[in-house]
Amino acid sequence: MENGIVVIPADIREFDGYVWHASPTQYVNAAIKGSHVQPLIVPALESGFDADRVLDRVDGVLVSGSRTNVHPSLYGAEATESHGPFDPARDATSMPLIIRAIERGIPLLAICRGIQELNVALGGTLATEIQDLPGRMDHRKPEDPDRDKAFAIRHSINVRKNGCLSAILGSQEPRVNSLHRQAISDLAPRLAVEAEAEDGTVEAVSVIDAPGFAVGVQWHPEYWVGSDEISDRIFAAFGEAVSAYRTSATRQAAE
Ligand SMILES: N[C@@H](CCC(=O)NCCCC(=O)O)C(=O)O
Repeated sequence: MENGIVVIPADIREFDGYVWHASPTQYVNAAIKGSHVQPLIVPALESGFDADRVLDRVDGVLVSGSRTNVHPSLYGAEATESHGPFDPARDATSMPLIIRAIERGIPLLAICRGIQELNVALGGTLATEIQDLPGRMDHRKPEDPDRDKAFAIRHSINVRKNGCLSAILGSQEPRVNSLHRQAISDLAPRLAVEAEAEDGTVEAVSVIDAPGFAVGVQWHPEYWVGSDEISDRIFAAFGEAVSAYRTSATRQAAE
């Protein structure tokens, strides 16, 4: 775990009669196995979260997927039942982490809910229930209790030539899994589309003017780290960026 410390914003979950700050194991394990970093889960605080104090002490940010959705008020839409469920504490923690990490050049990898948060944080909007939109595929999680089947690789994506994702993936022709019912609608002005599904769903983005690695993917590479080349390459690239940031003058000055 020589590459540094990566913060993962928690989700709020209720079980065993308590409210928990929790993060799914698959992100923690992928960070360790695929990026060779030390993960650090930070609590989701609805108010009083100081992103800069956390970022002063870490070398990267990994924003995980989650069943909850970004609250529509954050991108100027009216909340309906189909927009839920929500996790306002997660929004209030991940959004400032994303914005400040980009501004400070701290490496950022945002997955599924994470790419949606990245788009909203930079001024974009989301579409909900995309499977009901004309011409769109069903990107929702397969109803299968077998997790390998739910996270199975399902569809191809078209990667933008000469983009940062194509530099990471090389000549691979990616196929990815899919477990979401929302997606990017209006792309934030500072984002470049790095990959799209056949139906036009944005599958990967990068931050155009970011001083460091800042990538979002709509699928779940973390699930297959260790057994899928595409997933391995994404987490390895993130780990390398975290390592480079850790030894940079910018990071040293933040101490
Ligand atoms: N809520 C958003 C984001 C989807 C996401 O992050 N999914 C991961 C959860 C996987 C699971 O259900 O086990 C959306 O649906 O678009």
